[in-house]
Formats: sequence, structure tokens, C-alpha cells
Amino acid sequence: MAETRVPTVIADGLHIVYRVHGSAAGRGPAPSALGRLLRRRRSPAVREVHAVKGVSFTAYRGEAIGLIGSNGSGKSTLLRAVAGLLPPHEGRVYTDGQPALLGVNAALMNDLTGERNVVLGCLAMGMRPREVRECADDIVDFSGIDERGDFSSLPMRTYSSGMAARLRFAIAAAKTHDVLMIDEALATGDAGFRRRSQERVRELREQAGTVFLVSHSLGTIRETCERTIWLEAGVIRMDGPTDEVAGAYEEFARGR
Ligand SMILES: Nc1ncnc2c1ncn2[C@@H]1O[C@H](COP(=O)(O)OP(=O)(O)OP(=O)(O)O)[C@@H](O)[C@H]1O
Repeated sequence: MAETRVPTVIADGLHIVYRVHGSAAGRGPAPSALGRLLRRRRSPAVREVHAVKGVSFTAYRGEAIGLIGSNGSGKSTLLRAVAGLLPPHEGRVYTDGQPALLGVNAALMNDLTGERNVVLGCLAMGMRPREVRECADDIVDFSGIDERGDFSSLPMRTYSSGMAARLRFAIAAAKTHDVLMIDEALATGDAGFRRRSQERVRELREQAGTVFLVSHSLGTIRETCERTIWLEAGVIRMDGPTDEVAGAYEEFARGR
């Protein structure tokens, strides 16, 4: 019997262009910009960075899709566009449900403790206060931030970047998302945390979500995703089974 595949994200000829103000070449660093401001000269031209160039793909429910490519190839930009955080310059993104971009959607506050951030992050994801009370301790345990001391009662600014990334992941992963996008989060943390997060990604997929994972670690991509999209200079180079795409990318990276 043919399985019905349910699309969750469709990108159709998507172009994303950043507009960088006050960045004309040869205008010098910040002090000269300040000088221009004080002298009330005309602001320099706006420069455009065409980060994603005509990307099209369809993601289906139950898929975990890896996004790979060289630095600056447009992976994070694509995720932000799918999450609705960047407007398309051309083309469209259709999504079923609200995509959650891990690490960006979670509005964590540096001056608040990890515990308070767990509560705020869960409420921001639409959980009820009772649900938050029930899962708050599990989130802290999952993140592992208390493994070397009582860090959950300290302000987030005292955390290492890895600890903060783990807490963000733990908060976002506490809820089932229609579309969950993870940017490098699995690459942070120790082996124990990586194993826990891979298991959680698998559970989230079984709960009918779609997971996108951006990582420079092909090991993580191979362990987590069966499909991979390779972006290069804003264009899809390859989209297919992870083994094939990761293999071709490794060859490309070796040849550079
Ligand atoms: N806020 C921004 N304003 C202007 N240009 C940007 C901005 N963010 C990214 N870019 C540019 O867009 C292009 C794609 O960047 P992006 O961060 O999406 O790549 P990436 O594949 O995620 O890179 P990396 O692997 O290094 O994280 C790059 O040329 C980058 O310089």
C-alpha cells in the first residue's frame, strides 16, 4: 500500500537578499562612518547580499533533513526564512503549522536564572503554566547544566556558550513542534548530551514533526538525518539520501 506523504514545508523558488546599509566599499571603518555622520554627508549606498538563490524543496512529515555546505553558503539564512524571520525577496515558503527555530525563537534573558528562562521559554512556546510546572525539572535535567554545580539558579550570563545552547535545545525540545529547526545545537555539548538530543530528535520525528538540522559535523548529520540538502553559494547542489550527499560533499571539500 502506498504511504501518503504529508508535506510540511515547501520552498518555491526562494530568494533571500540582505540589505546592508552604510557599507559601500572603501568607506572605512566605524570611526570614519561616525565622522561622516557628524559632517552630515550623504549616507553611502546600500549593498545587497544575495544569500539564497532560487531554492526549492518539499519536506515531509516524519523526515529529519540535514543542511550542509561551506561557510556562508546560506544554511542559517534558509532556516531563518523557513521560520518566517526573513521575508523572501522572491519566491515563497509554505509551512504547515508554526516552525520553531531553535536558539532564535527561544527569547532567553541573560540576567535571569536558567530556571526562570525555562519557565519563560515554555510559556513563550504556548505551554500552560501547569504544563510548565510539570516539565521544568525535566528540562533542566535534560540540558545537563546542573551536572557540575547548581547552575540553573544562576543567571544565564554565567553560562558557557555550550551550556546556553544546551538549555535552548532542552527548552525547544520539550514541546512537540510541527517543524523543528536546529542550527548546530547538537554539535555542542559532550557525548552524553549529544546522545540524549539525538534520541529526542528521533522522538520528535515519531511524533509526526519534521526536523531540519544545520551542522558542520557530518557525523551528527549521518546519525540523525536520512535526507540531506547541500547548499553552496546559496544554491542547492544536491538533495537526496544522506549517504550519497554527504559523500559527494566530502569529496568536494577534499578537492578545495
Ligand atoms: N544579517 C546579515 N546581513 C548581511 N549579510 C548576511 C547576514 N547574515 C548572513 N549574511 C550573509 O549571507 C550569506 C549566507 O550566510 P549564512 O549565515 O546563511 O551562511 P551559513 O551557510 O549558515 O554559514 P556558516 O556555515 O558559516 O554558519 C553570507 O554571505 C553572509 O555573509
